[in-house]
Amino acid sequence: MSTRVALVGATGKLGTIIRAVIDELDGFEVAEVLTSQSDLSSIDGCDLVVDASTPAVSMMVIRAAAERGINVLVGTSGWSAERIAQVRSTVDAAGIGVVFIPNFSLGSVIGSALAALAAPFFDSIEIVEAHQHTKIDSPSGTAVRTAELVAAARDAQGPVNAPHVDQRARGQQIASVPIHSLRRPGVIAKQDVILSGAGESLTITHDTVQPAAAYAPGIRLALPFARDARGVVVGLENIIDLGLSAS
Ligand SMILES: NC(=O)C1=CN([C@@H]2O[C@H](COP(=O)(O)OP(=O)(O)OC[C@H]3O[C@@H](n4cnc5c(N)ncnc54)[C@H](OP(=O)(O)O)[C@@H]3O)[C@@H](O)[C@H]2O)C=CC1
Ligand SMILES: O=C(O)C1=N[C@H](C(=O)O)C[C@H](O)C1
Repeated sequence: MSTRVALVGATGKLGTIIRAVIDELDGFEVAEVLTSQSDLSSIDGCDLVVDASTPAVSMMVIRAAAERGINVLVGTSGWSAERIAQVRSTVDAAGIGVVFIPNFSLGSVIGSALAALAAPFFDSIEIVEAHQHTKIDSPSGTAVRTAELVAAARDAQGPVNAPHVDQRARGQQIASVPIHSLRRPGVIAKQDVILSGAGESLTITHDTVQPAAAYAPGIRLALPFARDARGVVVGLENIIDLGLSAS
């Protein structure tokens, strides 16, 4: 029997890509499409909710799914560890699974994992992310997740060395890592993690060139995983084996 998906944000850029992937995927069908004009109660009777909406809407989507005992795959950004902590008890009490994927691109996830691998060896670490000017949130969900992974990997070393962060131009600190967000036409999604140490620096760059091609493999892996998940799971690195301890 086919898994009936309610796709929230189906008319958006990410929603359109997810819909195309589901249309080609055996065992899944888009049963409900939700947009800004929809009532969230139309997820009733679906087996999985996929959220590709906005950070403001995403929390309501999870709560609506939890009330109905439906698992959720969240592609929407804005889910820092602190915000995820706010829904953890709701998810556990409902006995459902909610899988947050800050970035469906395999290259992006590998880039973040490499940054975490290198993090203990460099005391200065900063992230520069660029997205198209239409993106409504900053910093990007990917940058937030990368900063959190970097900080976790530096548990023994402590916070990064980020001087003068009281000055606004020094970026927004997430888990001690300064993040600088550019919003401009002509870019899709790009992230540089710049690690600096004595006499050297290492830059880990990920560039999304064709979103549909970049996100489709991760979406294909995440759908069955999210359908069967229990509890909260964050990141594609929990679905693919990177051979690194970055999760
Ligand atoms: N995890 C990943 O790999 C990726 C994540 N993203 C994230 O996905 C999210 C969406 O990005 P993107 O597709 O570019 O954004 P878009 O602005 O293109 O799409 C937003 C979608 O959300 C819908 N929406 C808005 N308000 C509501 C509401 N109240 N209820 C239901 N649906 C609503 C819109 O519907 P309407 O058409 O009616 O306005 C539209 O379908 C962002 O948070 C972005 O950062 C993006 C790309 C990749
Ligand atoms: O809005 C986007 O476009 C993207 N959003 C996600 C994020 O905030 O990290 C993922 C990707 O960077 C594209």
